[in-house]
Amino acid sequence: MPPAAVPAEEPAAAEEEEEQQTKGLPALEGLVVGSYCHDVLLRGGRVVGETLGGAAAFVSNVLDAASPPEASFSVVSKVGSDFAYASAPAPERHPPLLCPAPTTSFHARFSDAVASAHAPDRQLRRVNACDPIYPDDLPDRRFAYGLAVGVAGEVLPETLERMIRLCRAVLVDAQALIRVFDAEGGGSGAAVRHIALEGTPYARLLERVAFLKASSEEAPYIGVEMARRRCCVIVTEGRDGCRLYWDDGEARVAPFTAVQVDPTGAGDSYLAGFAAGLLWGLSATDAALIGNFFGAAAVSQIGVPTFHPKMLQAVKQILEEKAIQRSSPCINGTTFTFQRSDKHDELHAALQEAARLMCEQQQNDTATDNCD
Ligand SMILES: Nc1ncnc2c1ncn2[C@@H]1O[C@H](COP(=O)(O)OP(=O)(O)OP(=O)(O)O)[C@@H](O)[C@H]1O
Ligand SMILES: O[C@H]1[C@H](O)[C@@H](O)[C@H](O)[C@@H](O)[C@H]1O
Repeated sequence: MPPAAVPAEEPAAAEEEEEQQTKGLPALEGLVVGSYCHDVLLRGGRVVGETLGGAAAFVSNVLDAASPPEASFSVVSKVGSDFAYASAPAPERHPPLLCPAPTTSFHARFSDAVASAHAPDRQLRRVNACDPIYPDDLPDRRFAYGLAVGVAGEVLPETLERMIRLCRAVLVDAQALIRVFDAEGGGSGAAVRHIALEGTPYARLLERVAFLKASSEEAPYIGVEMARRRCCVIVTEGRDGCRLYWDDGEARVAPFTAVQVDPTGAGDSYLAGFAAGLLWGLSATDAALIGNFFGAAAVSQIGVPTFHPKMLQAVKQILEEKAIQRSSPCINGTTFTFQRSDKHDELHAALQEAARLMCEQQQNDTATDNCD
């Protein structure tokens, strides 16, 4: 099993961290890097939704909801002056940097054909691209963990490298590394395509990354067999849940039931749920249950989901009861536990109840909306 990344510290970083702790600052601070964006959802040529997007928005939403009380995080995100969602909860709590370039925006064209877990369910085009996030945009301090969650190539290789130096453990979404954009005329934006990770400048950083998450559509481009020798690889499989691969083991983690209305942000919400699970002290395979839970929650609503307080209370209570040695949270140590614990099935069953609560609430909300 690979040890978690033990990044080379920036000069004076250890002293700085110690100083922060003695000042009483949170010991479990995270760094989320990736831009908010505008998402336009189209079906049959018609606009069916316009929402806040960007992995950072979905990730912040889940981390705010599900992290343990002693954890906090900072977001480094860029938008233009046209940004339409400054007062939405995630950007309001974690404001982006303002740039001269327009806000990154995507058009997602959904097909009516039933998507399999491994085939694209939408054609994505990038219509505008904001500025990249440069190493100097990152705060000059140490973090317990980092999430590299770009959507349009904004997390540059040198920025990821600096994240690795600043953060004890870095979790990366493959979409931040392998997306390329084929410019085409006609004003309809650039088609989003994937390239092989091995040919990119990010490849050499993999062995200093703790977890790399890819969707099953992205997995062929990262080369799971090669990547798992360098870090723990997670492949999400839509309604089928996910699989984890580390160098000498693998695990399948069961999904939760959801009524899917919009798949956007499932992968982002999964990754944030997974990180929150690690923060609560769960093993990677157990934390993947929290990932699956929030992935299912994301697909149940259009855009960045709102979580019902009762559902969140239930999830937090479950985590308080089942998770584990919070005095030494895995994400803050230098090694991770990968295997499922003997509480895995119990945790799944308890979360299944909370998922049922979520489905019921969604049905009630729909019924109320229909009566209005
Ligand atoms: N229909 C569904 N029912 C239940 N859970 C789902 C469903 N779709 C997604 N999930 C959960 O969300 C996780 C991530 O979904 P998926 O594999 O579709 O990611 P993705 O393709 O990166 O998503 P996106 O690009 O839309 O953010 C899955 O591993 C699963 O746990
Ligand atoms: O808002 C979404 C979301 O963040 C997805 O993860 C990403 O694939 C899309 O590009 C973006 O538009």
